[in-house]
Amino acid sequence: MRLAAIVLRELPENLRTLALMNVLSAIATAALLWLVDAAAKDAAKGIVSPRLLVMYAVTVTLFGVTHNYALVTASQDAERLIHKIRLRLFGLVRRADLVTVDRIGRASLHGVLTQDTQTLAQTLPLLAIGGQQAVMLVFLAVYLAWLSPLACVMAFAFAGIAVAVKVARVQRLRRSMVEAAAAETRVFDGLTDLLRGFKEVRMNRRRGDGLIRDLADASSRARAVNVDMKERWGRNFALVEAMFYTLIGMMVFVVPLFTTGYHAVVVAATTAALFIVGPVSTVSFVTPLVAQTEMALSNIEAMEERLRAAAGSAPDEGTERLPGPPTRIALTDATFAYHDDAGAPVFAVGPLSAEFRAGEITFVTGGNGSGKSTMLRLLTGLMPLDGGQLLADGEPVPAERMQSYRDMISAIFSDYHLSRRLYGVADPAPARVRALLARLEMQDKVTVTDGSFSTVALSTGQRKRLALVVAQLEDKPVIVLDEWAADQDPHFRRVFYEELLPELKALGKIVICVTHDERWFGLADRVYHMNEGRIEEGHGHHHLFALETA
Ligand SMILES: Nc1ncnc2c1ncn2[C@@H]1O[C@H](COP(=O)(O)OP(=O)(O)OP(=O)(O)O)[C@@H](O)[C@H]1O
Repeated sequence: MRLAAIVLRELPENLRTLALMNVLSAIATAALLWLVDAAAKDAAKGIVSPRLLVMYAVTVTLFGVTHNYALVTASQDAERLIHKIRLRLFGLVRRADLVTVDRIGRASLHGVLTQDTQTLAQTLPLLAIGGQQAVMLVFLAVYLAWLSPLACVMAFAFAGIAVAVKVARVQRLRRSMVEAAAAETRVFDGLTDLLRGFKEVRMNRRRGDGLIRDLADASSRARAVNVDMKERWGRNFALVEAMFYTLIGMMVFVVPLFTTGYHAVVVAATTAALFIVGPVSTVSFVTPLVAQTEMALSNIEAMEERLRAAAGSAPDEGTERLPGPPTRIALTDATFAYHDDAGAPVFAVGPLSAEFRAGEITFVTGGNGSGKSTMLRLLTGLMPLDGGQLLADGEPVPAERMQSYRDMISAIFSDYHLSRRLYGVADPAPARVRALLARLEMQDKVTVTDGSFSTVALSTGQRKRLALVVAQLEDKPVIVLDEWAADQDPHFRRVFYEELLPELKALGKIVICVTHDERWFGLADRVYHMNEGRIEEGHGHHHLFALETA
């Protein structure tokens, strides 16, 4: 069982104490039963024994303390396990390369990081309680066997049948649970279209109708499988409850028929049988959760394996540093191809050769889908080359230096995500932040306090301006801007090309811009024009040129 293996592997520290506390609380329960029986017999004779009273109080205290410890520790351990798994997943995602993340899909990753870890958060504490109740049952069995072996055999055989019935049905429920999860995922996918594509849906009634129809279908399918699953579960529950009442009946109607001297222990045995009902109920209640937990764990493990396999095939990127900030970076005969899920290449770039120098502005131009962003992903070390080389100051950048190389670059890709917190910018000087915000004409909109922007609820162009503030605070030797100006108004576009870019150039940075703004092509020291994954012949291959302003 995956769960047991993981608990043994990940949480070996408290297991012994936890087991001891469980056993002590189970012994205390059995002792309480004995004390109740003894005190009831005294009470029948009109006696109240102070000795039994003290023993009862001590045993209740022992039960309370040990049970509390076991419950609290088990919940803490469950949360610790979830935290460990989450941190491991965060680390693996962070180290994964872009191709792997794109191939796995952000929705699947999101599902594992949220739904599956949440399932664990819900089920693990309940399973811990189920485990405790199972230990309790062992001790109740010993006590009942001591009273009457036959009563014990009958009670546990019957309880065993009740649990077996339920577990067998739960096994059959597995498929419908998988179906239910798949149905929920389909609803989730449709919801993503609805929420992310809200504007597009709002603008077009037919698109909205189609999407809502699909969502309704998916939701109705999810309802049907969920109802079916829960109906089965409800039937099982009712059946098991009825079986318990039958069990109590057996203690008073059936067992006396087969034993002699049972009259002396009938009350104690029936009380014990009543005590069994609770733990058996709990155990059978949490049993289906085992399947759910196993499924979540298997999803998590499968995702970890995929991420680890991708990371394992790549060398450790963080071990070596670049000798210093590069003044030239280049691709030589670089090739790369995207593949579909079946492994067939769908789009290839290269061989590409391009050089980018400090104190120069290089433009990358070309039509939509010509491979500009792909080239930038290769140049920035986000995706490994299939062939050719990535050079910094004329030296190939080995995999071991790739993180150090990436750390030299500030990049604002076209799908840039702006976090509210300025991660990675240590204590920016308030005056510098204010100056930059003013330079980007954002001083009236946003402030920075405690390393966070006051807001990121801004227009696309304004968010890009903040991204440029972050990039300038980072102050890296290389700055890459993928169609940065496309979202800016004409005034600020001019500021960008005629003031900001020359300023960055004057600072001696390697400035790389993907742009369609022909009007400013003359400003570049180099222009690489891309077409169908290649740099077009006659366009800026290793020599300087400037296009005339259109
Ligand atoms: N993750 C991916 N998987 C498969 N194919 C991809 C992937 N990303 C991009 N492509 C394909 O690669 C081609 C080039 O895309 P790229 O984003 O580099 O173009 P671009 O020149 O930057 O275009 P645009 O001007 O529209 O931003 C496109 O045809 C696209 O379909």
